[in-house]
Amino acid sequence: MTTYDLIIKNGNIVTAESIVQGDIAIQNGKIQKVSIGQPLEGSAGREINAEGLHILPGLIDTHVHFNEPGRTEWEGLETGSRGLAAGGVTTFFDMPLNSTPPTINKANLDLKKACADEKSIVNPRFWGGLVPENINDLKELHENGVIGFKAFMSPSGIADFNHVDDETIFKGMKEIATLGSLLAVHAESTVICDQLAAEKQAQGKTTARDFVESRPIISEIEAVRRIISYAEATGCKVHVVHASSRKVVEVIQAAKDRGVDITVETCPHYLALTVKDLEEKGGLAKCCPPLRDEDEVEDLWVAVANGEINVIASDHSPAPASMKTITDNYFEGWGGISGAQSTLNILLTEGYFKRNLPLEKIVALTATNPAKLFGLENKGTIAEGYDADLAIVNLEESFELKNEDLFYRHQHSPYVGMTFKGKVQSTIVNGEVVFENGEITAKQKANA
Ligand SMILES: NC(=O)NC(NC(N)=O)C(=O)[O-]
Ligand SMILES: [Zn+2]
Ligand SMILES: [Zn+2]
Repeated sequence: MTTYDLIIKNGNIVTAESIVQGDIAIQNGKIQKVSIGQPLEGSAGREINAEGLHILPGLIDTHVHFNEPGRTEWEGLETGSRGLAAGGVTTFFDMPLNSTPPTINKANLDLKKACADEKSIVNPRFWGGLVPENINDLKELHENGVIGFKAFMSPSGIADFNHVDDETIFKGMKEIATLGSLLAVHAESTVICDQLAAEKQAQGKTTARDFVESRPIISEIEAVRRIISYAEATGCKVHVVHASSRKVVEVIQAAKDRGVDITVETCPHYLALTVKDLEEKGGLAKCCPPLRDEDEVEDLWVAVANGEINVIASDHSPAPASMKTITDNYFEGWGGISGAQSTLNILLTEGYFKRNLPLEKIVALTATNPAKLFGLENKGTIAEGYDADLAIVNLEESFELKNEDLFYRHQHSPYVGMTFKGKVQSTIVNGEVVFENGEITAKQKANA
């Protein structure tokens, strides 16, 4: 009789194509066998009875800022990756900024890799940065395995990660196209945002609504239109991160329709929170681009349902509470949402339960599409030969998110207090159960 490391029995196996009941056998970190319609034969060191539960490919969060090395007082690879594990996420792509030094050359990438090797309990991958100073470093970064390159079209809020001027974007895109890599962009217009913010502040207008109005949807659209033109001129593949509105997505869709190689991400906060939350929760709900109004949220769900969005990622960009406190000036305080642990909860509660978004689509947006788009072989679905990266979910269980449930360095999030339906019961990374019944069960990592 065949023996395996782990067998998961009778779960509802969800892929981007279907939901079927079956058994999964795992050996040496890989899915060795998926048995549908007949019980899997063999025994295992451990068996999980998943009757009544759903098994999803572990989420691939393509957009987090874990801030290590150098800014671990904001977050870190240990605490950040624990939060991911608790949320059913098995792979993350760390952004090149907010860590110090930023990931803009090979030496800095090596530092980050070493930290992740030591501390992360889920699979790490890294974005490289594109900044005005590092065009000559892109090739080496690419050769050392970065997912692609990330640039800011408006100031990043971080002194050692400059935003790109138009010449840099153009030159960078030419080089990235030659390398066969891709460029991810934070697309907001510096001119529009800076001018409007200056006007507002000069008039003493500093409310949440003023802040939101200083970064309007048209500012995203302007930057997106520009990057599309540059993509057409250079042939560089582009990925627009954190689109906050379907109006932005529509501009990208039109480019896709005429053959431009472009994709788009949105984030759970644009699907679950509004300007009202920013007014009520203050800095915890501050991000750039900012939260929008209710009608925009509903429209963005339509874009999700229609397949106009390629990827949903958290843009987890945490900071200590002291940096998130806003008393009356919303232009002050860190822009970035702490939320990576809750992505699946939000998509299940607000998408599947509230708006009939099929589970298969949730899997496509959070695992299958990211794996395909960014070239992760053997990840993103549940099939024989694939990596055993899985999230086991109880769709019947509801819970209210509490601060103490969060594994982040700073136990705060705009999602605290929300009631979610659908709870992650266990998370499996490369065949190892790293999270189970509310506890981290991964083998101890250094400093853990
Ligand atoms: N420096 C940041 O982490 N910025 C992030 N901040 C947000 N989204 O508010 C981002 O992705 O732009
Ligand atoms: Zn951004
Ligand atoms: Zn970000």
